[in-house]
Amino acid sequence: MSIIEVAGMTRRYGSGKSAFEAVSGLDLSVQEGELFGLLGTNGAGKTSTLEVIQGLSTPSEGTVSIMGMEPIRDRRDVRPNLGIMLQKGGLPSDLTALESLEMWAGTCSNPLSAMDVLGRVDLADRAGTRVKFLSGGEQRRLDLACAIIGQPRVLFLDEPTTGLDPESRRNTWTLIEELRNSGVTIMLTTHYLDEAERLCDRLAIMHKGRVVRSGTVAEVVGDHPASIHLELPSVPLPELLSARMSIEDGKLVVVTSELQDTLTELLVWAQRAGVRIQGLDARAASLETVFLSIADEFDDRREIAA
Ligand SMILES: Nc1ncnc2c1ncn2[C@@H]1O[C@H](COP(=O)(O)OP(=O)(O)OP(=O)(O)O)[C@@H](O)[C@H]1O
Repeated sequence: MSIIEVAGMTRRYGSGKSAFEAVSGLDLSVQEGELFGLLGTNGAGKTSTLEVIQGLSTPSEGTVSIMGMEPIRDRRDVRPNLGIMLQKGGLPSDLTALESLEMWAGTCSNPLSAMDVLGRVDLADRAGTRVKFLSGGEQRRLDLACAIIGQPRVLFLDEPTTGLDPESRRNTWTLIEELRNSGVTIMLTTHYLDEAERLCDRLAIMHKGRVVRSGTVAEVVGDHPASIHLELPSVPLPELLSARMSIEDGKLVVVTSELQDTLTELLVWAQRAGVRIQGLDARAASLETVFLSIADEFDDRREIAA
C-alpha cells in the first residue's frame, strides 16, 4: 500500500521571468514500511520535494498525498504522524541536550522518554551539555532524536549522517534499520552512496528537478555497463565482443554489458599473444558509476518564463 503518493508535482520558486523550477512534474510512490532514498546532485530538488510532501510548502502543480491525506489541508491529522529531521536543526543553543529534547517531546502527542531516546542516539553522556557546546555530529544526532521521539509513522531524514564520524554513521544506520524493521516508513536523502546501498529498499535519483533513475539498488545498477581499465598494452587489442573501447587519461577503458565474457576474451587474448596486462581493474557497475554517469547524460537546464 502506498503511504506517500506524488503525481505530476512541480515546485517553482519566484515568479515571472525569474521563476525557477526546482522540481518538474515529479511522480513518486513510497510503500508503507519501506525505506525510500532520494538521491541526486546538489540542487537536484530533493529538499524541495521533501518540503512539499511534509506540507512545509505548496506544490506549484500536481498532487501529493500522505497516509491518504493532503499534507497542508489535513495538517492537523498528518503532522502528529511525522518525524522530520531537516538538513539544519534549529534547537535553542542555550538549553542542554536533555532540555531541548524534553521541550520537543512536549510538542508530541505520544513521546518516548527523552533519556531513552538520548541513549538510542548515543548521547546519554551528553544529556547535561548545552546544545552550543555539542560537536556538529552530536548536534546532528540530537536532531535525529527530536525526529524520532514522537514515535512517527513516517520519518523524513534529510542527510542524517552528514558530519558524523564513521562509527557514529554506522550506529545511526543501525538505528535507522531498527526503525524501519519496526514498521516506520522512512524517506531519506543522502549524498553517501554506500549509505543508500546499505539502507534503501528502493530509491530514486533526481537530476535537475526530475527523477532520472528509480528502483531497487540492483535494478538501478543492473542496467548500467561494467568497465575494465588497463594500461595501454604494447600490442593493439583485438575487437572484443559486446564491448566499447576508449582511452581516458592515458589508460585503456573497455565498457561492456557482459563483464565476465569480455574479461575472459581479454585474458585469453593476452595469454595467447604473450602480453602482460598492467594495471588491470575490472568493475561491475555500482551506484557510484551510475550516479557519475547521470550528469553527462542529462545536461539540459530549465530556465522558465511564466
Ligand atoms: N527558496 C528558494 N528560492 C529560490 N530557489 C530555491 C529556493 N529553495 C531552493 N531553491 C533552488 O532550487 C533548487 C533545488 O534546491 P533543493 O534544496 O531542493 O536541492 P537539493 O537536491 O536538496 O540540493 P542539496 O543536495 O544541495 O541539498 C536549487 O537550485 C536551489 O537553489
